Parts: sequence; C-alpha cells; structure tokens
Amino acid sequence: MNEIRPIHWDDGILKLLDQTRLPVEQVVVELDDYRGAVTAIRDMQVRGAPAIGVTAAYAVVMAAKEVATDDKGTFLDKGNFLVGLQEAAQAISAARPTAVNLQWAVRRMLEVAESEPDLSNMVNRLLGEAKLIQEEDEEINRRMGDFGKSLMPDGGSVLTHCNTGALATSAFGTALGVIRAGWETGMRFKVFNTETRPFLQGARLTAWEFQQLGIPATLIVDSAAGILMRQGDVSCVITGADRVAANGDTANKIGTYSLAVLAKENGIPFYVAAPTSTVDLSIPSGDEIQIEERAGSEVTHFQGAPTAPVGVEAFNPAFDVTPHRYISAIVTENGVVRAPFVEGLKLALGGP
Ligand SMILES: CSC[C@H]1O[C@H](OP(=O)(O)O)[C@H](O)[C@@H]1O
Repeated sequence: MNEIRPIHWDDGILKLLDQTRLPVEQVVVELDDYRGAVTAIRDMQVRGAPAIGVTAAYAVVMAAKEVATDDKGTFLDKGNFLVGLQEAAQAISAARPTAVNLQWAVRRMLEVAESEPDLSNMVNRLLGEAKLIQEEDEEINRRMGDFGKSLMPDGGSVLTHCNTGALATSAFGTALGVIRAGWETGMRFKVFNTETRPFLQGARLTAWEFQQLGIPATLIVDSAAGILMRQGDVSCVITGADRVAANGDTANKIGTYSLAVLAKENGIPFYVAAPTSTVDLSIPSGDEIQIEERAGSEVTHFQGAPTAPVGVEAFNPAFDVTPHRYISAIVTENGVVRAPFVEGLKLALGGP
C-alpha cells in the first residue's frame, strides 16, 4: 500500500496535497513563498496539528531564504537576518491559534537559526531541521500506534472523530494510526467515524483514508454517536488533539467534548492520541487554550453552495476542550498516560 504523505519538499518547492479538494480530486498545491504556506494553513488546505507544524517548519525555511540576503543577493548580518526571520515567524505562528504544534515547530526552527553562526549555511541548516521534524513525526506516530494498539477492542467497535490520519500528520496518523496499528496486528473490530461538520474532515478525509488502508469504516453524522453508544455499539472512543494542557485537559475538533461526555455517561473508555509536541505544559488547564473561531460561512455554505438561508448568523468554533476527568488515557509516543495526568505528562515529555 502506498503510504499517504500530504507534505513534500522538492528542491525549494513545498508541495501540499490540497485537503479542501479530497476526496473528489487529488490536487497538489506548489508553494515557494512562506506567505503561501500561511494561507494554506489558514484555509485548511493542510490541516491537523502535526501536519500544520511540519508545514510551518518548511515555511520558516522559505522565509529564511527570502530574508537572508538583500535585493542584490548579498548576505545580511546575523542580527538583521534574525529580525526579518522573527517577523515572518510571527506571521507563520499566527496562521491558526489552537494547535500548539504550529508554535512549537516555529520555536524549534528559530532556536536552530539563532544557533547557526554561518549565514551562508543557514537555509541548508534550517532545511535539515524541517526534514528532521517531518521524519520524526512519522516515527512518533508509529510509536503511538505501537503503544496504543493494545487499547483497541478486538471483537468490539471503536468510534473516532474528525481526521487524525496520515493527512493530519507527516504520515500514519495519531488516533487513526492507533486504529490502524490494532488492525494490522490482526485485531478485528467495527469502526465508526463521524462526518465532523462543518469542514467534514471525517466524511471527506477519514473515510477516504480508511478506504486506502482497506479498513472497513461506517460513516455517521455527528449526532448519531449518542444512539450508538447508548445501544452498546461502541466499545471505545479515540480522538486526536490540538493542544493538551498540563492537567490533561484537551482541545480537539468541535464535538469532541460532546463525545467524551456521552462516553462517560455510557461507561465507554475515551482515549486521546497525541504526540508530546501537542502537549503544552506551559498552561495549567484547558481554560487557557485559545479556541479558533472560523468564518460562519463554513457553516452556512459547503464549498460555495449555501446550506442555510442567506443572512443567517452562524457560530463556528473549530475546537472545544474536554476536561481531563472525561479522558481515560492519553497515548503518546513515550507511552500511555493515565490519570493523574500532571505527573504522567511530565514523564512523557522527559521531565522528572
Ligand atoms: C492529528 S491532529 C488532528 C486534529 O486536527 C484537527 O483539526 P483541524 O482539522 O481543524 O486541523 C482535529 O482537531 C484533529 O483531531
């Protein structure tokens, strides 16, 4: 099976599989300017916390190439270079506010830029770091699959939300990667995936990824999750994350909180799969996570066609926060963390 990899760097050009066109068309957008990458992230041509982080890393490379020299091609001094790079990095970091991977990747790239003494080697050094972030992400996802697969319900059923597959990462995925890892060890379980309005990551992306993987999955409207859980048709729920606070509170696609409450009400384990790059120990709880509010037109229209009367007002938060008390375990690349999350997450991130 050809692995799905939505992000490619090809000799100075960043190539992104345009996720607004899937599953009908596989269109690759080619970018040579960091501003294009910011737009692609903001417009969700590339989306998913880890994928956004990898894209941001390559955007910093493109920015460095632009600001390293003056209009005559002469290299600037390091100080002026860093001022210009910081300015571009701010625009990149601001593309979307909730997924911490974006700010994490930009910060990591800036640290490398600050440590590189030779400006003539800067772009190469930063490109190496961006490629390393991309390669590490796939390895991390496979490790999460290995740790998380034992949570999958052999003979039972799993429900997942939004898209957390290869399209949301460098490859393999996070929560969908855990499902894949369980399946590929020979487990057999029923899979339900929600359509995930309004952007339909589940209907358009996850359903497509499961087809590519040969894993049968049943698509449901978001509001059908409750009846499935109540009638005993769901053994566990697993989702991704965009930012995990120090206490385990987790921001994820809108609707995740509702699924977690329904799971708790029905005595169903609720798992989150998230790389440590999605954990933000700088914030004590989910109360500090900024929730992105997207245009109401994403609710009242789909791909330009109206799905509501002209002029209707729409509220469109892209994420919500699930308090840690509703979360049974958080799967990371360093192991499965269970409550109390504060200590476990510190350990997962290599802390004391
Ligand atoms: C593997 S993280 C995927 C994460 O990102 C999604 O949000 P979006 O599609 O808006 O980028 C969703 O929250 C997923 O759980």
